[in-house]
Amino acid sequence: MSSEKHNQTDRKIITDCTNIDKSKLSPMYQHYVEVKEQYPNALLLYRVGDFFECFFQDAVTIARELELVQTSKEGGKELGRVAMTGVPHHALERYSTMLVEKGFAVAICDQVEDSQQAAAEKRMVRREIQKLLTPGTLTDDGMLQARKNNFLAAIVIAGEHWGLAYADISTGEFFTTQSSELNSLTLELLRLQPSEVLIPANAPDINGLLRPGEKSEYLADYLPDSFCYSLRSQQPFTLTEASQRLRDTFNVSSLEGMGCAHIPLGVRAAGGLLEYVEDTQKAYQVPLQALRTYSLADYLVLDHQTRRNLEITQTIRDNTFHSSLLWALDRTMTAMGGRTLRRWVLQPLIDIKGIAARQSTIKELVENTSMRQDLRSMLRKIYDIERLSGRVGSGTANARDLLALSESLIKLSDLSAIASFGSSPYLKALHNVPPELEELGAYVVERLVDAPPILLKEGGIIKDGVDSRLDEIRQRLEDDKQWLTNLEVTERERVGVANIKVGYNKTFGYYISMPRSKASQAPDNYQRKQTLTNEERYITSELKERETRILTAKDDLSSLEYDIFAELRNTVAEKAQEIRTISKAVAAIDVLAGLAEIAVYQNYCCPEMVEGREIKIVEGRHPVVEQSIGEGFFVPNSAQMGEDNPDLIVLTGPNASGKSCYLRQIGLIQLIAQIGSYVPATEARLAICDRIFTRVGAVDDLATGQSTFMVEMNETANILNHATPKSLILLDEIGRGTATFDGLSIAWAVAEYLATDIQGRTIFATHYHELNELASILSNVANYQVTVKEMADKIIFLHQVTAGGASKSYGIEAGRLAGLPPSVISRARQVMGQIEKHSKIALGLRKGIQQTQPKKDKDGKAIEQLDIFED
Ligand SMILES: Nc1ncnc2c1ncn2[C@@H]1O[C@H](COP(=O)(O)OP(=O)(O)OP(=O)(O)O)[C@@H](O)[C@H]1O
Repeated sequence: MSSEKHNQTDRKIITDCTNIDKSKLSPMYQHYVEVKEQYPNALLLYRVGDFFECFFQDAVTIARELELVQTSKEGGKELGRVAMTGVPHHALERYSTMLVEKGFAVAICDQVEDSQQAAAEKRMVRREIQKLLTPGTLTDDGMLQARKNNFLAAIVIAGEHWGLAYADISTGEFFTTQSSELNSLTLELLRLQPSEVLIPANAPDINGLLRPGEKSEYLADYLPDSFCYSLRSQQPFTLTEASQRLRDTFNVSSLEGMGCAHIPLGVRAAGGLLEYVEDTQKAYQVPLQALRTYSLADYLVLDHQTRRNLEITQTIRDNTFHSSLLWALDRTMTAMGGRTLRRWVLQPLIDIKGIAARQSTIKELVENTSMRQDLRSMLRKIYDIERLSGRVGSGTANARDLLALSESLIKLSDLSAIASFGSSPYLKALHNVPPELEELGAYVVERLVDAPPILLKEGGIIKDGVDSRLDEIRQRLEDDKQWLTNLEVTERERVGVANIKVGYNKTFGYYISMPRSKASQAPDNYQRKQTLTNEERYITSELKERETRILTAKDDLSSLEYDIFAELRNTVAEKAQEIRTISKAVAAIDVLAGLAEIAVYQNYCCPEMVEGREIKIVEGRHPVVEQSIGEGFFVPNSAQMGEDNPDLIVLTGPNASGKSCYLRQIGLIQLIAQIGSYVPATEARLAICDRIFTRVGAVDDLATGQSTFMVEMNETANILNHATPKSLILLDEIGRGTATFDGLSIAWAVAEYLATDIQGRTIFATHYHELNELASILSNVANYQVTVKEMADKIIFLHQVTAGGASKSYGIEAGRLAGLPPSVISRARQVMGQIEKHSKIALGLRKGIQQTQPKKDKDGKAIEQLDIFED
């Protein structure tokens, strides 16, 4: 091996471009490094020919993250080779989605001019950043989940006060709020599950994107570490700049109309968010909808534990959508409806009027079967016009998108015609679909071919007869193709060789071919171009002339088609806001028609919603379990709480008898009643709840290093500190994570506190039968049990909730069924006998009151305190 060669293979591959001498780099790499300097925190994908390539450290990163092969390229004569990893341009969306899902920001630097033109002028093709993809700013269909919003959030914190703005760039929704108590900010973020959260910071690594779990001193403890955070400069978050940006963007002179003039922190967050959208979307500005201000107090508060414990959007066991509440309720036909229902279940209402509007629409759709079915079959044909209009508005929609949107616009008037028979609020909202939307849809559908290609620059998009220039070029092309077909015939005759053919390949373009054996017969105007084993290929000047004409015509055709398409897209884009407004009404009616469908097929009833504290459920069922175990198997159970009925129910029963199921069923019935839905019961009267709390069997929170018991105590403390008389509190075991006596004592004290100090509606499921004693002391406490039937050799679960406390827990029996060795079982029985005989707790001894200030129950009567220890 020569020494020069040896040196070359030995040279190190350059991966660091931060301190590189740019003058030594070849021009393309110089430009790459310049762009990279502007986006140091993003992975830079740089268009080179048919590929998007990454160089230096980014090449190493994407090779590792995407499991691609990393190679190298010569970076400059004196420098050597730089690391390189590339992806084909047509796979850009797939690969960049994977990177964004992993929490990276991706900057796309694409060619912005025809590379042939640059080549002709002997200069480098111009490239510019076309888009900065971050988890919260995605708009491409392939990168988003159809039935889930992709929220970008921004927060501004001042002491205990905070402002939050969030937007889904793909649908244009844009909201802001302001509140105090940092705990409620955490709850709101957990509800939204934003893909990215913007934080103004004085950080040196401004614009850095912190991936989930990454630590930074700028991230406060109360910010959940499961999200991506972007640290941003504080400037756009200042009140002056943010207000100005909002006024300019929405073309208003004051923020009064958007309802946010009085919430400066909300305004600052919204302004900072807008600036980020401008900064990331570059060439593809997405119009957001007008900012809407909301208040946390407008909705039922569900904390993170409760959403998890009630399995609202996913199950606890394996985090699946299947078997969640949303799964059981979602009969929507459109992706927009799916997203809306998700929002509703995560944000139930507390306003009776709002609930009544939804209920009355469901009622009408339950009663009018044909209207419901017609609406649903029409909805099935409507695409995601909310997101499609966004892509049309930002100029990123392709012909298929535009066609889907236009076809849906035509269907809107049919939908409106069906809804016009209805009189309830949500049906009325569909009465007046602007007729010009249908006309616009028809206008586009008449012009686009039925099945257009995805690529926009290769023609085949616009129908014949739409544009005379287009028709004329197509005719010319047709004539030229005919000429080629004729050429075969005329040349066969002229040359006297029967199997002369006209062919085409990418290297030579059109050619005439004939067998080699007949080569001597080739006329003088044939110029030999290629010799194959059995074939000679020729060109003629006449053929080349035609070829030039054909290729030019094809180019003209493609660019004219693109221009016509872009014009159509712009025309529709002008109506993007109107389409988005109507899409909201469509989504809501989709949700309500789906809920009506469930109400009919699952026999739900319309709950009467009242003020006060009453919960009355007759023959209620668990909406998910009843669908999972099959029709007729679920045992319905009733409940009456609040007002003249007990506030706190102590629920006992053996393992697996159905305590948790009953408890959750009541929480879920209350929750779905507050989204305006019918509920799984034969009759229900429910007062509006302000919060639902749940505490369900703890699991170790290994991530935060907290023990089972500490998690349990934290959650319990949160409930006791925040519950009100209008809250619904569901406790599934408290105190099991510690020693029996400690556990029982805590459970007792908690139950007593809830019944007397808070007087919220509580169901307390427990294996501590001693708690049944409370009912004999406090007038607002009652005992319920889930019954079982004891047979000679087994227990039959009746799943029936009846008055009274359970007398036995059958825990040892459960152990026997689970296969504990017989000797262990019999020993356990022996020990239990001893404990029951001697323990004062087990005997439930009651003693006198030992408290200086006696507690009062809700009727103002002093409460006798239980002393479980004998003097
Ligand atoms: N009302 C019901 N009708 C029919 N099946 C039911 C009913 N309630 C519960 N079940 C079934 O019984 C199973 C056990 O119920 P659940 O988990 O509520 O028991 P549990 O009393 O809370 O048990 P543990 O004390 O061990 O936590 C459920 O998975 C469900 O399939």
